[in-house]
Amino acid sequence: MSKRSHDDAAASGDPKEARREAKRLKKEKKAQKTEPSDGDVAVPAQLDAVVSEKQPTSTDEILSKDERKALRRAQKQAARAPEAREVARPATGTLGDQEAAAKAERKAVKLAEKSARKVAKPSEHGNGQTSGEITAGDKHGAGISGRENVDESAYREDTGLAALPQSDIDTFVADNHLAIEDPHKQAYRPIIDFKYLPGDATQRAPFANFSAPTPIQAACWPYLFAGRDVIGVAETGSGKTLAFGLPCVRYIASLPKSMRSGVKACMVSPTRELAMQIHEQLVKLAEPAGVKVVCVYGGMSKDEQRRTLKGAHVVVATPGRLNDFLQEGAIDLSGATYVVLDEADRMLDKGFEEEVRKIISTTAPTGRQTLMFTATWPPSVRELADTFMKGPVKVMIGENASGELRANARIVQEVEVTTQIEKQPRLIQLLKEYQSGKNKNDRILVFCLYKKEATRIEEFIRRRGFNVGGIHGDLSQQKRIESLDAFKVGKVPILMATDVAARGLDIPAVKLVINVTFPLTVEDYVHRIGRTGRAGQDGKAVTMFTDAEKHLAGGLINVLKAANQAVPEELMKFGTTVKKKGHEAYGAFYKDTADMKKATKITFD
Ligand SMILES: Nc1ncnc2c1ncn2[C@@H]1O[C@H](COP(=O)(O)OP(=O)(O)OP(=O)(O)O)[C@@H](O)[C@H]1O
Repeated sequence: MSKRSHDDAAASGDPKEARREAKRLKKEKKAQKTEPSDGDVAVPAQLDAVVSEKQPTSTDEILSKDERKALRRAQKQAARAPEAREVARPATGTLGDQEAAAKAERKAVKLAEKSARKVAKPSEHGNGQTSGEITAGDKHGAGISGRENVDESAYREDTGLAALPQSDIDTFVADNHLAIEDPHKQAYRPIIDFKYLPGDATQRAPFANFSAPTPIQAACWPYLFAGRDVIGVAETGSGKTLAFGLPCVRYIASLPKSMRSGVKACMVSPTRELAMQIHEQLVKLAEPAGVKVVCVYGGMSKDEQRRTLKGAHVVVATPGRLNDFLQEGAIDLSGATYVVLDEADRMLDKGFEEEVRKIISTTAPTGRQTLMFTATWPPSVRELADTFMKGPVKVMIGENASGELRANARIVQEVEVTTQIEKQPRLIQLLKEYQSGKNKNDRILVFCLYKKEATRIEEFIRRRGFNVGGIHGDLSQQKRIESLDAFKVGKVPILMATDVAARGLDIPAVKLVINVTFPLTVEDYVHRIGRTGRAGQDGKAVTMFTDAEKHLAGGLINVLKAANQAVPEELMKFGTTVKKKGHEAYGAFYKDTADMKKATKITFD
């Protein structure tokens, strides 16, 4: 009997192998009925037809009409309750009885913090300028005009920044397509150079390798220093972590020692690896300032994490593990006045909303500064977001004031309309093409939709002689970390991933992203391809698209058009209407494919 694998059989066209393959698929299909996707969401049985490698020549042969209908229904359901959700969700108590006792304490802390902020005025600058007391007032134009209601006790614009000609600010605003919506019309000037940051030059050491703040950093920092709630939307890889991280560390460092004890800030992320990455970035800023940042996430020992919580000022966490610790009383967030939801649209979708509610209900009820950062901000979560925030300032970067779904314009996007059967041979072709000659060790990230599919394709790639690792929910956390580390340092240049790696991960020099199976939403597509082309680099993404995803074609076409990318004729044939998308509580949204404005590349110094 041939030892050749089913994967090879699928691609070979041998009828005997095909029969064996069909048998295997049946078995796998049965197993997948019970397989949760990378979260806790069970995968509808019909979905695995999408990822199987049968012998049909067209998608119509893969599924009957009824099955196709069921598949679409299942995909819609899955899209509404996507990913996950790493951990079981225990009920978490709110402050309850402790509330009254904690209230008085919090009030005292708030008062002290307020006065501490007053004292923490911007001081001497490296360039010899002193921080100013100038109100920018009516000097500001181009989207940052009409300033009213400025509370200078919290943040004072640097004198150098305030003295810049308005044309410099206008140019920055126009070049970066910066749009700020502020109900309080504070109209702060963006901090376009690190030298305009409050604080002395030594505090700028972590930015020594950067020439200037990115647009999202420049625009958000003044409002964050001023204590405002902020929604920050900017393309993938544009430095959002430091945009929310720096003011957090500065705020805590500004508190007098006596007021510093306890958790002052909490940052929540949808995946474990992203939580670890935020933690890593923050530690670099926080350690020199004497601020302790810890990270808690599922899949690793609770005991060890519990120990690290002692003396923590900032907790970076995934929602399930954080709620576990809240429930058992291992952590107290009642003094946390700085709360960040990273990848905010994911945190607010159905899979996480309850977890997030519980967490926020345990943070400081008054004086809380709530931040939401993301690269994709669908209308379906906007109203819900507002329920957690007070008069948030909305900062949008990239000719995108309405918050349309946008991909990073530096990524070349290629979409190939194909069939299930053609995917694997094409994948091998692509890997050979992009890892030849001097590019032999170029990093390539390959995405699938499901864990079983990822395992199978990883094996397939390995048998073809490629050095590949994997990251998905079927692997232990230790193995996930090892695979990611090996990929990051280039020891293993191909990483096979599911959507646990789609958001936020900042892996240096990923040259190519290949989507073997399209994700459940176009937002996820934007995040997946955003693993390349980071921090001003160029990147490339090749996406295989089949009839099974045709309901997402309209949304994908919009993203391609908005980034000036070619739209294949075969994709247009699936239709250009963007399907309704809605939140259970906040209703549905509908959008026709319109002639959207073209994106312009954002310059990244
Ligand atoms: N001012 C800056 N200049 C140059 N590079 C920067 C600057 N700030 C941050 N970076 C770098 O840019 C990269 C991307 O940053 P980050 O991971 O915060 O992006 P992001 O916007 O959160 O992306 P995503 O939407 O994918 O989560 C990181 O390697 C970071 O060190």
